[in-house]
Amino acid sequence: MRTADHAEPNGLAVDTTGPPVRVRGLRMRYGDVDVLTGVDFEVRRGEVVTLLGPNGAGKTTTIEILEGFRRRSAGDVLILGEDPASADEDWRARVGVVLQSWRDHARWTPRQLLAHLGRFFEPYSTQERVRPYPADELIEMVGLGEQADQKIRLLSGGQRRRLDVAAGIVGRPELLFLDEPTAGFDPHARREFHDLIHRLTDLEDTTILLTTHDLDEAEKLADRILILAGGQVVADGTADELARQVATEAEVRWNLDGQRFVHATEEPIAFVRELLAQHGDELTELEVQRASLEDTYIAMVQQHETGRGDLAAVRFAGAAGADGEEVGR
Ligand SMILES: Nc1ncnc2c1ncn2[C@@H]1O[C@H](COP(=O)(O)OP(=O)(O)OP(=O)(O)O)[C@@H](O)[C@H]1O
Repeated sequence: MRTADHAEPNGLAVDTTGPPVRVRGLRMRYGDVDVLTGVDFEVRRGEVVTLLGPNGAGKTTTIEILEGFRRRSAGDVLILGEDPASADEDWRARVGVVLQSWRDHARWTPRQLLAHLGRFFEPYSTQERVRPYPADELIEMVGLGEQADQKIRLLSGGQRRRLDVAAGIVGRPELLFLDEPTAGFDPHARREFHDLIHRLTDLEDTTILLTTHDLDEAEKLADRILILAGGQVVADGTADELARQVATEAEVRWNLDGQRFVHATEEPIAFVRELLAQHGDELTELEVQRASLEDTYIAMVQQHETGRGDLAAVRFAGAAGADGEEVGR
């Protein structure tokens, strides 16, 4: 983790000690509709944070405000220590954004586009962060080797998205915003993208805030998950922490004498210990399962939409008695 100040091209020291993203009381109103009604969160240096939420919750709006592309109605936002609404080019060079698509450059090739965009970052190169990424290296990193010299307009949707991601990281950003980066990716491209994110965080110490509708992706990538609903952050934590907030019970499943048993309990370890003491070697396929991120997400958004402040426990699909058998204790 880097905490020391470093010099920018203009010679000014930039404070790198605070969290790269700090949002307090963020509000956004479109016309007479309040989309964000008081959003609070932080992203710490080197963290990958995923912003989840139903369609229309305001994820893109939030990201665009943090990127400096949209003016907020109210609240405090500090990105790399500066207000994005008034930050300058030096600040912009340190922030990576993934825009929707480079439609204006359809006649260019990925290699030409990345080399062109890279030139903007040359004056911002420092000893510890050499800018930009060489276009060739970047093209390999995002898996566009075979398309490097094809016209951009001939790329498939998923290939275009890979190019968007490459354009977002060409300046070797300290902080990267990704709005649904893997929409349209096939499973292989998705896996490669996840490897790329790990590489950016592990080797480059990049801080990443991303939105996705893919809960599996959120769980795989994120150090922390934020759920945005009803204009506010209604949950903030690891997938495990969130699951524990909505479901105090875990589900224990096992096979005994050719039959499948299921039991929901708040004390899975004690229950399993007793089960083993009673049945020992006769047990097969013993599993303990907590609520999945999908169970948790749906429960949290539903609670919010129905206006219930209290946390209703997640009911496991097929919970106790799913096969007509439950162990009584
Ligand atoms: N420029 C705008 N003018 C008016 N309303 C807007 C504007 N941009 C977005 N909205 C509205 O604000 C709300 C939030 O939109 P936003 O795109 O931020 O949501 P989102 O969480 O990113 O949704 P999705 O998951 O569908 O991408 C929506 O109701 C949308 O219609």
